[in-house]
Amino acid sequence: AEGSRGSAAVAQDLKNRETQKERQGKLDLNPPRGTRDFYPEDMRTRSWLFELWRQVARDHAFEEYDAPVLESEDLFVRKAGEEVTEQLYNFEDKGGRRVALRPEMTPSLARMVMAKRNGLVMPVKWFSFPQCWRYERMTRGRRREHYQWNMDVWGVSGVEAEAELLSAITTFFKRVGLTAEDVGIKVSSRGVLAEVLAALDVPDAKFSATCVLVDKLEKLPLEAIQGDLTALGLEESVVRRLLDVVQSRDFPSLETAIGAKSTALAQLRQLFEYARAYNFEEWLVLDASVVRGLAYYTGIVFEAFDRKGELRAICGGGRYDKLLETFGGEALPAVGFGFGDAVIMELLESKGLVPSLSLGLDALVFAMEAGLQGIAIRAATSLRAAGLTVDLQLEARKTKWALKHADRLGATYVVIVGPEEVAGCNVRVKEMATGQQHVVAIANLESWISATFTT
Ligand SMILES: Nc1ccc(Br)nc1
Repeated sequence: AEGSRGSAAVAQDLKNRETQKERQGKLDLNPPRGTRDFYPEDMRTRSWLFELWRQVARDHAFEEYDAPVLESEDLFVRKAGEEVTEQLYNFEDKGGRRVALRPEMTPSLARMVMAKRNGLVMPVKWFSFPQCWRYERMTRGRRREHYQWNMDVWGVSGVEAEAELLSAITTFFKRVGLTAEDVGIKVSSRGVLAEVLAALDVPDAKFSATCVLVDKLEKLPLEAIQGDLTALGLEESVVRRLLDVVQSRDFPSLETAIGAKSTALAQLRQLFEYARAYNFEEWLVLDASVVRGLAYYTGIVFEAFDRKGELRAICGGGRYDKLLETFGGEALPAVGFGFGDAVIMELLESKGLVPSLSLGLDALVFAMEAGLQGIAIRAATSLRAAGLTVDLQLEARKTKWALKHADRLGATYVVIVGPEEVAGCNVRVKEMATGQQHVVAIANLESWISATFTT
């Protein structure tokens, strides 16, 4: 049913709003707070990054999917005190529905898997580049949106799935020119915390919120969290034990902390063994302090970091075997990661690893006089039919300007449609790299092109 206010009332609201003109004010030309415009030169860099991500996903035989940026708020309501839900970009729409701009993609993915579950061939290996949102009080002036490469595997309960995802992450890092000296990937397992909490008879129901608090303890002083820990009913002895266990930074100390029979320990050992087979073990760092801040992780968790320690986490992920149950569905094992577009670009720029990206143009075609535009169109169309990228100037140009512009755009060739050339049924083609010029019969342009143009 329509929401609390009829559409007529809503339309009247808009009529009552002052237009910019009535306000006599200038339109604010900035994008909304915390968001970014991507002008063509920014878009070239973003497309370069996404294309690298897409190639890696394809090399690992993952399939691309997408979902609406707008979801029911229900998808993200969780009670574990996560930052991601406390900063939900949520509102009521004109139909009175509670909706939200997605803060992450995994719940949408879970909804899609649950909706088609019996029709899906397992394992599901899917990827996406969702723009994700948060409503952060601008006190910290942080962004409110980012694009986040997501890769997930559904239907595999073994750490083979985590290993494959870490292969994708390290493959990307290697492809973009980063080494294991630049970046490490901290790996741990929430199974370690689960075993510790079970041994101390802490109820399962407290597991997620405890993990979120332990994650916060890595970033904030104990006093800042003490209230939450007490509210959760975690005794001091339990907190001390957890803080002790998360100090482990190698297998011997972790084994001492949780015992040789630990299942979580065995899974971590298996993962490091697979890492050797994939040749990415040098990137991994066992670090029990890695918990990650999402409530639904249940097993292995990991996050990539810059070894200089100057930036926030580059990417992160983990196993979330119980997410479908929280949506009222049958359990289905799952693991995935999110890889934001901002921190990685900061790191790549700091290392000079972002290439300068020109338009990549094969030819610029221009008429010297308006009356010759038809010939210029024919020439451009022939070039395009031969598969070339062509900038056809839509107004008559002076040759000097056209050559300067061709240089600016990085065009390989310039096709000059001038009165003298056309009088002889020709056009002039200039090779920008060598300055060499060719007079080519318009009738032969297409065959000359395929013989000459090597793109
Ligand atoms: N979840 C989330 C959304 C948007 C940004 Br920016 N960072 C994190």
